[in-house]
Amino acid sequence: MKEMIEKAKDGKYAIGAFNINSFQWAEAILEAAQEENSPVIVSSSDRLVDYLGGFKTIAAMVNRIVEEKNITIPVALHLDHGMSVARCKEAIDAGYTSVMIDGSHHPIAENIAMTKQVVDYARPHGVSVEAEVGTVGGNEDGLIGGIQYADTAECVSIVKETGIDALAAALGSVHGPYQGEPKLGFAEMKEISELTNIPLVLHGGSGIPEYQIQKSIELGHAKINVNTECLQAWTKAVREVLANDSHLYDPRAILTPGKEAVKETVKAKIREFKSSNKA
Ligand SMILES: O=C(O)C[C@@H](O)[C@H](O)C(=O)COP(=O)(O)O
Ligand SMILES: [Zn+2]
Repeated sequence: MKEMIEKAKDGKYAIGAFNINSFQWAEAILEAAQEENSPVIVSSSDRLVDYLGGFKTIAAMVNRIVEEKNITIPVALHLDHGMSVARCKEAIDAGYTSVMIDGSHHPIAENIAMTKQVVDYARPHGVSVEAEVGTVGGNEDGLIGGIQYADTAECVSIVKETGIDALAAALGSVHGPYQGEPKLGFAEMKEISELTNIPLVLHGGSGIPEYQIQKSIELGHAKINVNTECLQAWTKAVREVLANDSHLYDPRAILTPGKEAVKETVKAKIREFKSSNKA
């Protein structure tokens, strides 16, 4: 992932990190990225890992889809919102190529210490590491909370002391739907980007107007996480199929329109993030 996002930062575009909610989602994300000829990050949220069958199952399945479907674009398999050092190590051992250690709910000294342990373990495996400072609004790791802006000095410390590859600095974004227009802290974003000089990660990437996405990319964001827009598209499509035929009971007929809706959403975000033809 490190290589992908460093190239994106230099080229002023961003790589989409799309969460998988079933294995069909992995197919939809990979097919969409291949058709757009874009690098992609397949994101596996820690809170869903057990539901999806565990780290090894997810890694094996994503790798098999890449092989079976002749996916040739660069693909990173990323642990999103890794809940502990142990969970990150498990993901690395299972073959994930990137992990996020989310120590943002801990005091900064503890966050730095956890992150450093993950970086030390990840380095020899060639795995990239993302950390978070501040609090993204909405639902984060199962906790519903308000936005807490990342502190610039804390951002600089975590980057210097741990050697992470990407930083999620919470600057007004929200997981899930926004109430009204998002208010991203662009002044803080500029400062943090200049002082840390590493690719920034935008969590809560759904529902942000395109001009704010472009400004975020301009100010150093090279990875943008999207889940809610794909969830909404999937649910709308599946709901429509079921509403149109109350006798339907074939999962393939019910779920394929959902997969197609996710694929179209991913393609649209890739175009918005300007990573088409960057593979
Ligand atoms: O929902 C998850 O577990 C993953 C998300 O937190 C992801 O990291 C993200 O930031 C996507 O935000 P959204 O598009 O607002 O769902
Ligand atoms: Zn997130």
